[in-house]
Parts: sequence; C-alpha cells; structure tokens
Amino acid sequence: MSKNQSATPSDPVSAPFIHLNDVSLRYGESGEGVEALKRLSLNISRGEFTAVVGPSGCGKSTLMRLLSGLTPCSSGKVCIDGKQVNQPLKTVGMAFQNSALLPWRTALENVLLPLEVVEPYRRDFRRDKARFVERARALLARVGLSGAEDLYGWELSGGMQQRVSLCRALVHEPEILLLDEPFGALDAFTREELWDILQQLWLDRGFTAMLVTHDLPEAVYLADSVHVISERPGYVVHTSHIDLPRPRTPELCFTTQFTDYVHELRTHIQRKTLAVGGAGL
Ligand SMILES: Nc1ncnc2c1ncn2[C@@H]1O[C@H](COP(=O)(O)OP(=O)(O)OP(=O)(O)O)[C@@H](O)[C@H]1O
Repeated sequence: MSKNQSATPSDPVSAPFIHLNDVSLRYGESGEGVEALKRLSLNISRGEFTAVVGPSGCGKSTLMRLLSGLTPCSSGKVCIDGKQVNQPLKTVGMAFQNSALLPWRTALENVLLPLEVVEPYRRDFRRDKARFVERARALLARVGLSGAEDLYGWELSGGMQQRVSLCRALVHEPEILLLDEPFGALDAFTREELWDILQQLWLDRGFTAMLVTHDLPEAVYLADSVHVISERPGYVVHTSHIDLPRPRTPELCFTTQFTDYVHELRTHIQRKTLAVGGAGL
C-alpha cells in the first residue's frame, strides 16, 4: 500500500492497528526477576511511523519483542489488527543494530532468507525462486545496492550491511517493520543517508514502522509520533506528534521547528540519561 492510498482501518470504528493496553512484563519469577514494563498503553495507526526513545534499560527492546510476538506479556493485552498477539507473527519484519547477516551467504542470499523460511513463501520457494530473486534484486536496487548482490557481508561497509538488513526485513512485504537502533553503529553521514532510504521505503510501501533509537534528531526526522518511555519499569510518559512535511530532507534539521521538537523530547527524558553535549541518550 502506498502512502497515497487511504489506509484500511482494521475496524470501521477506527480501532488502532496496534493496541497495547495496560501491558506489564516481568522477566523471571514474580517477586524476583526484572520488571521491564509496567502498565504501558499505546495506540498506533496503520501505516504510522512511530519512534520510541528513553533511557537505557527502560524496556524499549522488550516492547519490540512484545509486538513481534516473541515474548508474551505478564499482564495486559497486545493486539494487532484486532487480534490478540500470542505467538510469533509472520507479518513483522525486523532489523537491529547488528545487521546479523549470515556470513556464508551473499547479500542477495541474505535478502532471500525470509522467503525461504516464512510461510506461505517457503512452500512455493523452489517453484517461485526466479520471481523471488527478481524481487530481492529490485529491493537491493531500491536501496542503492545494484551490483553488490553477490558480495558477502564482510565485503560490505557497515552502511551497506544495514541496507541489506533493511531489504531482508522487507522482502516478505510485512505489514509491520520493527527497527531496534538499526543505525546506532554507523557514522553520522551514513546514518543520515540511511534515514532517507528508510523514509523512502516507508513512503513507497506504507508499512507500519516502529523505530527504537537513542538519537532524538533521528526520531524527529523519521517519525509521525515519538513516544518517550520512563526509566524501568517503562511506560509512556510523553508523546510528541511531529507535524513536519514529507518527504523530510536534511535541511529540515536546521529549522527551528525541528530543533524545538528535539528539545521538547529532551525535556521529557531525565537529564542524567543524556549524553554530554550530544543529541543522543
Ligand atoms: N531475557 C531477559 N531476562 C531478564 N532480564 C531481561 C531480559 N531482557 C531484558 N532484560 C532486562 O529488562 C530491562 C529492559 O531491557 P530492554 O533490553 O528492553 O531495555 P532497552 O530500553 O532496550 O535498553 P537499551 O536502550 O540499553 O538497549 C533491562 O533491565 C534488562 O536488563
């Protein structure tokens, strides 16, 4: 679905696409263990780009695992498209700070991986392989990696590896893309290039995205709404709705409107969590 098309709400009475209601999650036994999230509630519309920021250890990655269905909540409810999440979801793509490319596979073979393991693609992989290869090549071309299809991970720069990782997360056309600090290990210039690539993929494809980041300008540049999570156990303490035109361009980062959003978010995150002199957390 392109951003130009109107979204199809999961429920005619505009139920949110992703709905977390009073969700708590404790790792380990009650009384012991770690309470990662406490009574967290959050609604996300279909096709929305959401960012999540907050101090280290506040439960951001845990929130991602809840949405992917990889980890169940201890109490409360996680619903996607009106259905309670109680098992790993096929409709989710994920990318992490570590691109985690399989070293014995080329870029193209890494991108093809989800089609080899996720149903219904897996069933038809042999029959449809030529079509899938074409799809993976087109996606690699879309992120500027034409000609790099046959290179192995160790032959790619960090930015190229993350592009491959994005392609791998999107090749099975998931409805939801979960991004856990995907650009955290990249230099500033490469990171900004990747912002634009991600923004363009999202504008083209219309998936619902959630980005966990420590970089407030990154959150403002990419997201429609940015949620600030409290210190652990995490819950949403503040949400900024980012009313900036799209497509967003690097010049936007120098406008007062942009820096005001960054400062607004910064004031809602405890000072001790902020990097000295930096924009990150
Ligand atoms: N599998 C686990 N078992 C026990 N405790 C865990 C587990 N995973 C995470 N935790 C704990 O839960 C809390 C939240 O962790 P989580 O990784 O979600 O935080 P985060 O906000 O993503 O952190 P960071 O910003 O540093 O990546 C932390 O105290 C962490 O140590």
